[in-house]
Formats: sequence, C-alpha cells, structure tokens
Amino acid sequence: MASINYDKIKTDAAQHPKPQDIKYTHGTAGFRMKADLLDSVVYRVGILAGLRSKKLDGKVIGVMITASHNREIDNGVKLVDPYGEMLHQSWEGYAAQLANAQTEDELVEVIKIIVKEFDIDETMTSKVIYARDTRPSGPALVMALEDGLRSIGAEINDFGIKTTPQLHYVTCCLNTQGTEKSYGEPTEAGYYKKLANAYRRAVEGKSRPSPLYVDSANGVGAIKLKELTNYIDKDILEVIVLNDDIKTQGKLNHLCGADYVKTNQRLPLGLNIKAGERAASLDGDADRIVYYFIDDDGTFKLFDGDKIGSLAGSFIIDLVKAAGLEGINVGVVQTAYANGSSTHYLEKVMKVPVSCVPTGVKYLHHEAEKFDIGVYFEANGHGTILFSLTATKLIRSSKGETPEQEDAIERLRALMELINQTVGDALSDLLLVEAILANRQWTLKRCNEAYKDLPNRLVKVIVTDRHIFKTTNAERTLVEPAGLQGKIDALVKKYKDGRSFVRPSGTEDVVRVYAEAATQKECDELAYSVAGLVYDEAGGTGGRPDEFL
Ligand SMILES: CC(=O)N[C@H]1[C@@H](OP(=O)(O)O)O[C@H](CO)[C@@H](O)[C@@H]1O
Ligand SMILES: [Mg+2]
Repeated sequence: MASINYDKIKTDAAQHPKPQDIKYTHGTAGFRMKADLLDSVVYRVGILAGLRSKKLDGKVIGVMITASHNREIDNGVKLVDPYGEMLHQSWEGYAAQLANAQTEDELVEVIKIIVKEFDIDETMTSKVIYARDTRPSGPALVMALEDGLRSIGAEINDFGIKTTPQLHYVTCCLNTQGTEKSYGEPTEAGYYKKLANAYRRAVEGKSRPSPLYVDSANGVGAIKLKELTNYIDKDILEVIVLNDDIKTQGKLNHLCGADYVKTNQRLPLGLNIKAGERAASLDGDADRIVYYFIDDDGTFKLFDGDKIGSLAGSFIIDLVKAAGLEGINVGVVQTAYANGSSTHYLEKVMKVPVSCVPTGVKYLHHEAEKFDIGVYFEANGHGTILFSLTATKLIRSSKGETPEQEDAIERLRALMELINQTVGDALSDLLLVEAILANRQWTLKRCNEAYKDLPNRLVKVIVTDRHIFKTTNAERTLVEPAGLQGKIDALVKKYKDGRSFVRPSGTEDVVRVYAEAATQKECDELAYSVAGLVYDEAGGTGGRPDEFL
C-alpha cells in the first residue's frame, strides 16, 4: 500500500469545509449535534477510522452514524474499536483536534501529528465498516464518511441501515474470525441466528411468557426487531412491535422511546397497555431498553436499567451456584444515576460487589471486564453482561454432576450466546429479560418487588458554558465551579435518604442535576433547589424555569 496522500486529503477536505466559529467536542458517545453541522466532522472521522485501523495492523474499525435518543434533526458519529469497544480514550483528544482543524492545511498537520504520536505505518492497509440509523440526514453523512475513507485509502464496507449493537457485533466478528475468541458469523443474518438459537436453548422446557408489547421509537429497532422475531418460533416468544413508522418525518423518538419513558416515567404515545400487561421501549438506535407495566391499581411502573441489571445479576448468580461453579465471581457495575435502592439491594441483599464509574459505556465496559462475569447497566437501560475468557472456557467445558447442575450449566452457555457482549443491545437484552421471566415463571410485577426505587428526578439546566463543570469521585462530586459542591451538600443534608449530584452532559449542551429522596415531593424539592442553585451561580441562561427553586 502507498503512503498517505496528503495532497489528495487537502483537495478532498475542501469539499467538506469546517464551519467557522464551531467548536466540536467528542463526548460520551462520540460527536453528536444538529445534523447540518456534521458534514466536516463525519468526513474527518472517516480519516480517523482509517488511521486507527492502520495503527491496529489493519484490524477492522466500525463507524456508526446515529444520534440515538436525540431529536430526529440531530445526528452523530462514533467509532467502534475492533472487539466492539468504544474508541480508545487515548484517541479521543485527537478526534476532537481533527474535527476542529479550521483549514485543510491544519487538518493535514493534525493527521501528521497523529501518525507521529502513534508511530503509524502509513503503508499499512486499513479496513472500515460503517452503518447508520434511519435518520433522514444519514445518507448524506454516509457520503461524507466515504469521502474521508477514500482520502485515507481505506477498504470500505457499507453495512447499511443497522442498529448500533449490530455494527458492534459485526465489527467484533470480523476481527475474531478463526480465533479462540471467534464471536460469530459476521453478517446480519448471523446475528439473528445466534440470538434466536441461544434464546431457544435458554428457555428450553419452559412455558412462554405472556405477549410483550414493544415501542420501537419509530426507529431502526422496529425493522430489526421484526426481523429477529422471524427467526424465533411464536411458541416460545410473542412480540408485538408498535411505533414502527420509520417513514414519516418527525416521529423518531417523538413522545416515545426508551429515553422519553425513562425521563417522564409514563407510557409512550401509541401504546396502551392494560393492568397486568408489560411492554418495553427501545431508543433510536436500539442499544437501550426499558420495561414497564401497569399495576393492578392502574399506575405506571417503570422497570429501568437498574432493575434489569439487578434481575440479570441475581439470575446469573443463582445459575452459577446451581451449576456448582461458585469459583466464578460475579460483579455489577453502575453509574451515579443508579437508584440508591438498587445499589443497596445488590450489595446488602444479593451480597454482590458493586462498582460505580463515570457515565458512558466505555467506563462501564472496562470496569465489568475486571470480573469473571461483569453485569453493567445504566439506569437509562443501556447495558450488557461480560464473560471473561476464563469463565467462558470453564462454562463451555464444565460437566454437571447432577441433571440439575447440567441444566444450569447449559442455561449459562445459552445466556453467554444470547447476550451481545460487545455492547448494550436492546434486542439482545429484550431476549435476556424474556428468558429470565420464562425461567423464573415470574411476572414483571413479581420481579419488580425485589426492591422499591427511591423517588428520583433528573433535571436539565442550560448554562452558558457547561465545560466549566469539573467532577471527581465517579462524577458524584463537583470540583469546579469552586464552592458549589458545599452548597449542594448543605441542601442534600435537609432530606431523608437525600442524594444529589451535578455533571455536564456529554451528549447535550446542558448540565444534568440528579436527585433522590424518601418521597417524591422531597425529591422534587431537592432536585429543583439544586437546579436553581446551579442556574443562579454557574451561568444559567435562556430564562430561569418556573419550577426551579
Ligand atoms: C443521564 C443519562 O441518561 N446520560 C446518558 C447520556 O449521557 P450524558 O453524558 O448524560 O448526556 O447519553 C449517553 C449515551 O447514550 C448515556 O451513556 C448516558 O447514560
Ligand atoms: Mg442509543
């Protein structure tokens, strides 16, 4: 392969000029903002993906174009490392530098710095696979990406419209083919077959749970969930897919989807379930899922990521014990947004080690890798379970001494296949929850009784510059603006079971305030007092919301 052609990059880049006066930030989930501001960023991410692949000896890098649960007019782009992880942290700063280089000359300078810094062999081949969600801005951004990939001379593979986790899956499969970590057939059909087959094994001999209604946020999850269910026998799973209109503009995530349901704690538009029925909502790129049901008294009950994580964690622990594999350690990873009751339940009742890490999949994923079996879920419904290579080999090769042990081992084997270990995956997590319900023969209401959530509230505060907020202690303590944390602590102290923290969002231009307390009234009071404090003392803008105290 020839070296990088910097002249070609300069010419190509001129077709994708960076807008003036915009500073791009690489946040929790890559670059994300209004789609019409992303052309130059996506072009440059193409170059970055090519460089990353060269650095990793030609391993395949994934690029996903999506803005997940954001508004339809937003879009975003993120890189997927070879085994399905998010882009390595050491590259994030360079990603931002590439995006912010104002001229073509500056862009080339940054590329040269990256080549030098990472000692990249320019002549190495580079391979990139990419996909997008159903957003109308997707096709034009894919063209910008392809231009970037051609500029750097990468081999390109268009995976089409896919869910984010499907792209992570296929990237991992392509890079592990023929190795002991071989993850599966690197195709969309391979993905469905793997999940469907594992589900069948996981629920073998158990009767089917009642039908599940799914709000798919009018996004890519709608098409892909329908395809998945075509691979699964109706006798073992019945899914009714709703909010599946991906054609009408303006419907994506509008008054529906996992983020809407979690934030507003109410049913999405287009879904009416009766007492005793259960439903789930996906987000715009189908990497999150939350469940819910209507209680006998007609109230809406959310079964969020914390609940799913706790359910999955306790089920796995029981299976590991029943399998006679107690040597395998199981741990759970959460973020500061995890409900205090879930942490208490896991640590004190289930006696599971729980770690708390900063928001964002990359932190959760890496922490979960420290356990033989690491369960991680964000409260918003993003999560998965990781099995270490040692645990995988042990579970694969174990022979039970009794039929009960053998049954538990076989179910663990099935779960290992069922769970998309490359990233949180709404479709795989849906099957996981359904498999647990079938195995336990429990209703969702029964699962929900494991612990009672503390009332909680998440509030957004718009400020002039969210980058002045700096945190520590897994984002639970503010270091800057100086003095603010002390004032938050003073407010928290007034409330029974009170807890509150403030951090800048990595995906939206806002600061988030989270609070929980013994009653909803007290919790709201605490949340809006802290929000008011942040607004008044740290550059609140755009009009002080009435509810702020
Ligand atoms: C409170 C919250 O839900 N934060 C979300 C949100 O991140 P922020 O950095 O808070 O904007 O989007 C991330 C990407 O989807 C997700 O990982 C995270 O959990
Ligand atoms: Mg998402």
